[in-house]
Amino acid sequence: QVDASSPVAQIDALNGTFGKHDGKRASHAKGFCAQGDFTPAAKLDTFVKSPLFSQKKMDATVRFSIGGGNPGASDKSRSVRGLGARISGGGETYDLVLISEPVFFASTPESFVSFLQARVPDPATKKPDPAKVAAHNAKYPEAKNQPALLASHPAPYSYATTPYYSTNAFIFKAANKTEQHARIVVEPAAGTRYLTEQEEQSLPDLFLENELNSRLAAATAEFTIYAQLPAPGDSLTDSSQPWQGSQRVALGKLRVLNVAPQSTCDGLVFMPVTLPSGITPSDDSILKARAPAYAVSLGRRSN
Ligand code: HEM
Repeated sequence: QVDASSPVAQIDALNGTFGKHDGKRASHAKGFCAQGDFTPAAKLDTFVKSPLFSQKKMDATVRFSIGGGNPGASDKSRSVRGLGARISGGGETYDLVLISEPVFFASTPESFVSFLQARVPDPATKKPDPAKVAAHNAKYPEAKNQPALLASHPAPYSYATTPYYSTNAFIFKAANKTEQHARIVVEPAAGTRYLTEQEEQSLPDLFLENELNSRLAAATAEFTIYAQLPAPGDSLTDSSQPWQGSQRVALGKLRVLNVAPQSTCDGLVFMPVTLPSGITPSDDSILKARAPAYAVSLGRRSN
């Protein structure tokens, strides 16, 4: 029996399902780096106060990725897309580490490790054993939420045409010390666009980087970053559950200007708990597990 709360067990589970790939991240192994900037919304003090949000415009280092530890994953695969962004200013750093669906596939580290173990490819079929996946789903019913969303639409047409979500909640502190939980939601200015069925068949497995390069030759790719407030009853600690809350506070605009060399992001690890003053982690066991696991992944890929 593995202790699922240990970061090593979580990385072993990722490596066990996706294989170990030299120099690659244990999850979100396939991706590329970009540069941009972030402009905070005006007068945020009534929601969140920090030196970072008082800046005019700051540089942002961005990484776009495909969820999972397979560096050869197809850009057409119906898995999550990732957005990592590091914004620095006012002596502070804010890492946003987001996925393209509003819920995560596990509510606890135990469920995370079990989800992956149930998907270790069967040596005969090279695919997960459906019986093991069914057994996992019976024990952890929340595991069906994210796969159901992923199955309901094709993969994004572009990294610039999908929303991104923190799924974990954070606590935002206003100038008057009022605290509120919120999740991060990022909306693309270009609107949401998924592949058509025809594009799903005709496009090659590698197109997202070219697509973004061509897009950025003509214009910047823009996103608005929001804090989504919970409706009564929305879980503050379980990222596998969708939120009903419709109220949002705009935190600012993220612009992506150009694709950057791979090396820009190789030595970098986006940490979900690298936050400006005014934002603190919620009491979510998944959020608490992330930073130690990311550090183990960084250690393994830096060797
Ligand atoms: C227990 C829960 C989780 C574990 C163990 C985990 C594990 C990992 C690991 C090991 C990496 C690679 C780190 C590196 O080497 O730089 C990673 C990357 C990433 N994770 Fe997670 N993760 C978890 C939950 C989440 C959640 C809830 C989200 C977002 C909703 C998320 C989004 C991402 C993204 C976007 C990246 C890629 C960052 C980059 O481009 O460098 N993960 N995760």
